[in-house]
Amino acid sequence: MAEKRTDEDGCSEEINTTLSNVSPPESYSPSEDECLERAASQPDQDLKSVLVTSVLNLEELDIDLFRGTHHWVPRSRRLFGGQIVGQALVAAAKSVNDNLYAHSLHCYFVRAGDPKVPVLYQVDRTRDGRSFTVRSVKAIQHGQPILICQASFHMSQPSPLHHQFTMPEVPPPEDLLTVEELIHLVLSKADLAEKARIGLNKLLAEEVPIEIKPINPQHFYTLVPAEPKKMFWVRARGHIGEGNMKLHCCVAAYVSDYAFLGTALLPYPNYRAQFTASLDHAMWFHSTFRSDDWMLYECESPWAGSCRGLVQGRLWRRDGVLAVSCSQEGVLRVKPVTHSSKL
Ligand SMILES: CCC(=O)SCCNC(=O)CCNC(=O)[C@H](O)C(C)(C)COP(=O)(O)OP(=O)(O)OC[C@H]1O[C@@H](n2cnc3c(N)ncnc32)[C@H](O)[C@@H]1OP(=O)(O)O
Repeated sequence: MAEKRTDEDGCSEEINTTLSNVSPPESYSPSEDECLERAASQPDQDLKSVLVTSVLNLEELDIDLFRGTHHWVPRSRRLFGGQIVGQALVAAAKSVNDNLYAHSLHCYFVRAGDPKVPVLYQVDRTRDGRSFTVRSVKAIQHGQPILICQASFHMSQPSPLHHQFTMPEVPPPEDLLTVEELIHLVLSKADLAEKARIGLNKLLAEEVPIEIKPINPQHFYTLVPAEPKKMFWVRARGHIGEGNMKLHCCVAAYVSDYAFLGTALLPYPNYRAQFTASLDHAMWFHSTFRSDDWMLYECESPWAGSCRGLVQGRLWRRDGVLAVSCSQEGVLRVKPVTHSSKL
């Protein structure tokens, strides 16, 4: 099951630490009544996304200077990287003409974000060209940068060149359970250890503004080393609506950092993350998309070593169009799982 490591890192990674010795539920197919009950308990998808009303709604303090506040803070008590990248892209986009769209960004997380104070975003108008426009954004807390970000915007242009990989074949989101539904299934087991019950209830109480449906929830229950690859459907909770492509890119920036780095830990279930944090994050936006509609996040880690891991991801639209590519390197400090540290 996805997607938050519950120990010190708090960087929204796997929750398999919590579930690592919980046996998976029996194979499950919901009855019609359960489906109706489940639909009734879903948060109203028509409500405006908190990502739009709050997280990405920056306050303008001066020309090219903005202030952002926090919504969900991971258990590590350091700010969620996706939030900082998303807010930095909002700040950059504010000084860019409406006919230009974000096509890429490159960021370094240079200090941990402090959840106790807001973040200031200072934009430098690096260059305005005929087709491309570049902005450099510094996210600042306590007078020091926590993130440096370069974002580039492009005027959409016709081109005879076009190719993309083919989207993997996976079950549609309607046939899969959300992370919360999977947790409820585990919680319904009478023989669940108390510590696991507490950990899972804490996870349920978190207000992550993203919905996730893992393609293969079984592999989150097991201690068997797995290939460093995973896929899940993901979307912003709540309604955003069509039209504002710049905003959808900022939401995608938020979403893309969630549960991404944990892909590099999949081959090592016998190690527990002591400290993980993203070091850098890069994105390329290829097509229009709706970040409040299900997108398939295909994640893989081609390399780990020297206490670091590289992850690469693709966000696919449901109709098979490749919408976004992402890359990230993170620090991965782990220690072996001992029997006593298991649930
Ligand atoms: C989903 C992913 C996310 O959202 S993560 C959130 C976004 N990313 C971040 O917040 C990362 C921000 N960047 C940083 O915090 C720094 O650049 C990091 C990555 C920590 C740089 O590391 P470093 O240069 O080692 O920093 P530092 O000297 O301040 O130490 C931080 C803590 O790490 C420890 N550390 C350091 N080196 C080692 C080592 N070789 N082996 C073991 N531990 C090491 C330091 O002691 C320090 O620990 P502590 O904070 O004092 O407990």
